[in-house]
Amino acid sequence: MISSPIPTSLETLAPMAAAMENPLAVSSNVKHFLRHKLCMSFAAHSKRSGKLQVVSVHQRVKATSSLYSDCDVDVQKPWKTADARLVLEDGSIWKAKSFGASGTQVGEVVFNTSLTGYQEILTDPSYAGQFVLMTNPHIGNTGVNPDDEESSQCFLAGLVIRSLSICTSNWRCTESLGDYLAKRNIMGIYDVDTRAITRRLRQDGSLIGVLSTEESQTDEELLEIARKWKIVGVDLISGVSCKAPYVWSQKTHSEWEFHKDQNQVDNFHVVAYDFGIKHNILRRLASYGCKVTVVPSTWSASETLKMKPDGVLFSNGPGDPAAVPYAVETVKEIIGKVPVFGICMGHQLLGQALGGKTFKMKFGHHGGNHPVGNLRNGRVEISAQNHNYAVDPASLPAGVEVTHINLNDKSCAGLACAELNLMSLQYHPESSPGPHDSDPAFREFMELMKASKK
Ligand SMILES: NC(=O)CC[C@H](N)C(=O)O
Repeated sequence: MISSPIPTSLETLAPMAAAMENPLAVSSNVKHFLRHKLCMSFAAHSKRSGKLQVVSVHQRVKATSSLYSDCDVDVQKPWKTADARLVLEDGSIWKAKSFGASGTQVGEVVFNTSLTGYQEILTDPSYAGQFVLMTNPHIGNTGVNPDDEESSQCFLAGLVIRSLSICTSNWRCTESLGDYLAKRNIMGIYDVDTRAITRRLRQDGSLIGVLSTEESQTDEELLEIARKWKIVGVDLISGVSCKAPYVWSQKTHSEWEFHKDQNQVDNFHVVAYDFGIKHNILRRLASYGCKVTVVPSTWSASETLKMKPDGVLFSNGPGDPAAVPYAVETVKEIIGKVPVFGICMGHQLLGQALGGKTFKMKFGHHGGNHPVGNLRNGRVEISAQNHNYAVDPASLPAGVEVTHINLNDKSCAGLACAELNLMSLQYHPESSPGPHDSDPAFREFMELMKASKK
């Protein structure tokens, strides 16, 4: 049996597999390999010919069902024809095949450039009111599993993809993507030209769309729904926030932990405002040793301060930051009294609380490959992002420092104000999905809390 190191490429796996007497012996290793979602091909030792073969998992999955007894093979019916329409507000109509739930749904269409992590994207509450179009053409191959959920629900309007994997091939998989979406009443479409839609969104900006499987609705009716629907100026965080406070204690699983100085943990109490918080923010705080109390978006500043936290985190969340003045008021009442950390929506609310303004971007940033310049140390972080709004740095008062910029468009990606013990990032240091380059931001928050305790 192969134990360590985990093979990271086909080249390293192939000789190992060749040395195998029994092809089944490779299974746990291959499973581990697939768990990291790195590669969809592997080398296998053919029982029949005795030769090493390099085959795709998709071909392999049926032939070696014993290796993949936990896989769900979902064969696409080749005779399925387009049964759904995506009607965009610009009048374009995109025929597609449906999966997941059926019906009619309206939302804003945004494109996401992440190569992996569709389950974390589906459960990111910040996508409430939006259709996520994945630019990676092949989706569904790793299915879904109970551990990759970023919230307890899918809040997005729907999923738009080019090609739906005909089967799942990951040992962690417990359900196919289609079944998962159907159970959560979320619509999906595939066999649609996602590149053409992405080019349109890049050129014209985010567009409202209506997705429908209902033949009774005419194209004109769907277009009218799209043109009447608004996302700007709407409070979406009240629909995704928790209803009552709760304590969070789960850390990042030891197998996945990448913060190595575990003995350096501090025992700070952090109150985290849930504007649509992703579980991995909470896991990262717990991994750094924090005791975390999560509170609803409407939780008053005075109640928070009574809890005597060492720090307050303002979370990510969906929609227009200018549509939630009550949250900005809460932020205003807290800053300066305890160290604070704002992430994404939390960063935008901090920007407003400091006197700045937010604006809607043309098509936003959604993906796991956005370069950010850390202006304090000169480093570039490849980051996970998901936002349509940004803080206008020119609107900020003196004393507020822009600490990070998005290197694609130079937009503001981070703020700090030393006098107020405040830091914020427009992107996602918790990633999930995405690279971990920005995780040290949590360490910085610990330092901020430590310094203010002295
Ligand atoms: N991920 C987030 O917090 C999103 C922030 C904000 N709702 C935006 O779209 O810009």
